[in-house]
Amino acid sequence: MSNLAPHPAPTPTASTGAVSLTRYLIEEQRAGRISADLRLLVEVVARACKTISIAVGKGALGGVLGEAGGAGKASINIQGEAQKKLDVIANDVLLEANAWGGHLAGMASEEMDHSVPMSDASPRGNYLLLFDPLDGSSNIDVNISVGTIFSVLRCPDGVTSPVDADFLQPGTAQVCAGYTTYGPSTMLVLTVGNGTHAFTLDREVGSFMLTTRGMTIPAQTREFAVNMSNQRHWQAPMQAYVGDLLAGKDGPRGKDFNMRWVASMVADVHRILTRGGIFTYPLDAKCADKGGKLRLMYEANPMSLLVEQAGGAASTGRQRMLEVQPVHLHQRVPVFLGSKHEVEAAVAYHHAHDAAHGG
Ligand SMILES: O=P(O)(O)OC[C@H]1O[C@](O)(COP(=O)(O)O)[C@@H](O)[C@@H]1O
Ligand SMILES: [Mg+2]
Ligand SMILES: [Mg+2]
Repeated sequence: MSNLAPHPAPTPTASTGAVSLTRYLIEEQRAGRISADLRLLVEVVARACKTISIAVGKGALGGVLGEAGGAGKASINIQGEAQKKLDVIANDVLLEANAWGGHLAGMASEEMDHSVPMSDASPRGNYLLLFDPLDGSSNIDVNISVGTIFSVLRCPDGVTSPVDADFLQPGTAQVCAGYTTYGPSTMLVLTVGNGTHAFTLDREVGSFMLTTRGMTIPAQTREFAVNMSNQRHWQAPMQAYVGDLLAGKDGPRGKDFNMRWVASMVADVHRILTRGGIFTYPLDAKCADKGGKLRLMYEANPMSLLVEQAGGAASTGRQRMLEVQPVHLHQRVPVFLGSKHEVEAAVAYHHAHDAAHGG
């Protein structure tokens, strides 16, 4: 799949009654929309996410809270961020679960310096898996929803032992993307390019069950998500955009806006997929040298595909997110995604600013 058409109406299947993730994937395979290897890959990732969900759910009882590292020494990842124990546990669970299935050629993680090819000892598949093993790490210790985000690409033809450069494909090349959110319930939200669908984990049975087929984001919204404490660091177009949102019905937008910020991207995006809104993490003076806060390959691209497949839009403020050509595995980008008309409004502020300043 490439150059994905945004928001195809999900193709109906013959399903009746309760549909498990396994049944959904088999139906997609029978319809010729996914390969057997991609089905296996999603099943394996879902199984790993169940394991992570159990670890997250144990909390303090499982000894999984707090910082990684020992003897008072923080463990710092490639992002320059202190790792939590659960960042490391979730990363290991995903690596181990996917090590031997034969569906992958390589993996890359937000928590690892470089990608890893599959070992010579195991059979190799044609897919590349990228993940943010634990998203929203700052919320782990305070019992607020966290999640896992993943993205699947094809391994370039003829490559048997992929290196970092083989992962540098634009978001349009993703064949699958998803996230799990470990909240009051554990949910898996998935797209294989045929709409965005939500599955809820039935904890007693141990299966993800389809609970929303064809999630659809309303085009209009009155709700935005941003870390307002960064306001003074924002650039001019973001200042102007949020200034007008805050002016409410007396301002140029002519309506009042509500604000929500969980500070777990999975939870904020899940709310937007459920009831609409716009999620923004713009460029600011604190992260300008890095290009933004959020990671293109592990966060922005998979979320953008899920959002587009649900009828929303996703942009850097100046370019469709899925068309950004990555130049670095850990590249960061500004992010605007969610309700289509609201994302277009935010982008218009950037274009107007650039036009007025000869950009
Ligand atoms: O703490 P801030 O600056 O508001 O940033 C919150 C953002 O950072 C993140 O936690 C980054 O993800 P990680 O926890 O995977 O590093 C996003 O989930 C969230 O949207
Ligand atoms: Mg993250
Ligand atoms: Mg993370």
